[in-house]
Amino acid sequence: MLKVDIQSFSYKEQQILKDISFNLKMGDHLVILGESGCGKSTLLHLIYGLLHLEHGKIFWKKKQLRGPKHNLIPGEAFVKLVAQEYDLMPFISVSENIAAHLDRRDQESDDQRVAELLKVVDLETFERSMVKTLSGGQKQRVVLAKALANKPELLLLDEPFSSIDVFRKNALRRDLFNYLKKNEISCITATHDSEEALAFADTILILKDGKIEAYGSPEKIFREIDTPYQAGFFGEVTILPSHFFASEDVSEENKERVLLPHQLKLSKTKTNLAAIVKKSYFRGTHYLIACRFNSQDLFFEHSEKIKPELTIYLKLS
Ligand SMILES: Nc1ncnc2c1ncn2[C@@H]1O[C@H](COP(=O)(O)OP(=O)(O)OP(=O)(O)O)[C@@H](O)[C@H]1O
Repeated sequence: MLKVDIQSFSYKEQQILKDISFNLKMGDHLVILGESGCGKSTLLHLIYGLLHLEHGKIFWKKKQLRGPKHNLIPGEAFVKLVAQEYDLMPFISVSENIAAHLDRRDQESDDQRVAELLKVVDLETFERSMVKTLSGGQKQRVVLAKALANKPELLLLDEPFSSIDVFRKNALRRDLFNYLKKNEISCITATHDSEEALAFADTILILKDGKIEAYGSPEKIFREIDTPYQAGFFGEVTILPSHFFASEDVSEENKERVLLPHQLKLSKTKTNLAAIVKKSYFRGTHYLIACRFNSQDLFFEHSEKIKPELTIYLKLS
């Protein structure tokens, strides 16, 4: 089990992380969701051992993970970090790149292992291609296979799917995260992709300015969204004073309601939320309707397009 307890971490004067504590069970997947620059990579680099942690401790099982001041070569053998930049040998084949990380005592089992990994990352047809000739997304998949070659116990993924096209991304994510679960490999993924977090995480940690903004299961995180920062990962955000919904079942304790488009709908009768339609955006399964209410923008989902400039009434879904 991974136990992270970071009191603070700074690069020189600038504090980047503060009070980050969490545990991760064997085989569980934690997704760190946060905007660019909030400290996701720094957190992964601390766990991996690329950075020295002065104030805090990180343990894997009973072993304390220490940074470069204690380890000549950063990183433990049982932890693998997949970062955005590729670290591959360009002039040998995909298979040879993956096999280079196996202990090479048994040719037959090595071949089987390479074949298994090629399947996980959907690169079977590129087995013999020289890495130099691959696209960015294909190289990223080789990097993933390489990281899995020696069955790490903990995998750290830093925006691993950013250069992989949408056709492959979904299948690859399913195959990879199934493989990790089946093999009880714990994983931490840093991303700003909320869809990835909701679908594949056991636990989500929302990081804001280096601090934990929310932590819990995907269902809990989504159900309990209560700040514009949290909501912003999941869609267009509407913020309204809660007295607008006073007659509906809303606690008056919160002065503002943070709403996602699916939480508002058209009302057939007049409500005190009268808005003017600006534009309808086609989203495949529905339209996202942008309206103007007083001087602010407001968004909701609807099954049909609505004429611009029409006055409509809204209520909670
Ligand atoms: N080596 C460094 N020295 C000084 N400051 C750094 C260093 N690396 C990162 N930073 C700063 O630390 C902050 C957090 O960076 P980090 O890369 O951890 O963010 P991130 O959430 O991973 O961002 P992104 O999603 O863009 O990769 C940023 O303000 C960044 O400029």
